[in-house]
Amino acid sequence: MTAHISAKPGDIAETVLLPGDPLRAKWIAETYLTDPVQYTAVRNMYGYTGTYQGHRLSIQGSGMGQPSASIYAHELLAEFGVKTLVRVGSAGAMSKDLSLRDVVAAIGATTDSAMNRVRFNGLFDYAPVADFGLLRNSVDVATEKGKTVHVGPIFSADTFYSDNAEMEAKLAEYGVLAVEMEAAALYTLAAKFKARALTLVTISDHLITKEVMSSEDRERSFADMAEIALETVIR
Ligand SMILES: O=P(O)(O)O[C@H]1O[C@H](CO)[C@@H](O)[C@H]1O
Ligand SMILES: O=c1cc[nH]c(=O)[nH]1
Repeated sequence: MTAHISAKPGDIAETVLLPGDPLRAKWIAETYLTDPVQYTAVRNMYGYTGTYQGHRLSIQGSGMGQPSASIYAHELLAEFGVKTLVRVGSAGAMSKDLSLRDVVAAIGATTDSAMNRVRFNGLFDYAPVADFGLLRNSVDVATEKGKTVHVGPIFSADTFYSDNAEMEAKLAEYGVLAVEMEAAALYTLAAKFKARALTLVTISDHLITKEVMSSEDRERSFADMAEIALETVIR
């Protein structure tokens, strides 16, 4: 039992998928897990454990933004013995080469968050990166399924409604594919706790074309990403 997760020791698997949206957690658990059991509903941030193809897995909502995601990642890693975290999020495309519903695997995450500046006393611009084995698995799984995963850097922003389109264009110029709000914190905490982490995101908005998906689609239509994530973690 922690401040934000009402589980007992052993209720949570060593491998956890982390969608920001707790209702996406519910959808993934009910769609893909055998015998899912809800172990927490604190703050309506649902968490479930079940099995996928015989492997014990948990799905835990993590909320929006790095402060929220860091609370869940920290408690999972520090208190529940979690070893592998795969974020399954939504993101806005910054590259013209991406379309709605494309899946991106984040090799690393640039951020405008001050969390790591505080963590490292302003001495370093720490480079939060994915676990290479998970990243490679995700590409292999997608290839075998005849699906595409775009691998590249993403931007973990503190602001959803940005006033700074110029800065986003500059990041895109430097190869950043998409914007979301949690990967940098997840990668940093996984490194701290000697665990593995990967962020997969599905493009739900397009910063260039201005296309947007409905909230219902963000909640329950990311089957490609969910299936790639599930197969990635059981390899
Ligand atoms: O769909 P999730 O996983 O929440 O991810 C994205 O969606 C939220 C913003 O709408 C932020 O959390 C962002 O990172
Ligand atoms: O953080 C996010 C998530 C989806 N779309 C965006 O533009 N930003």
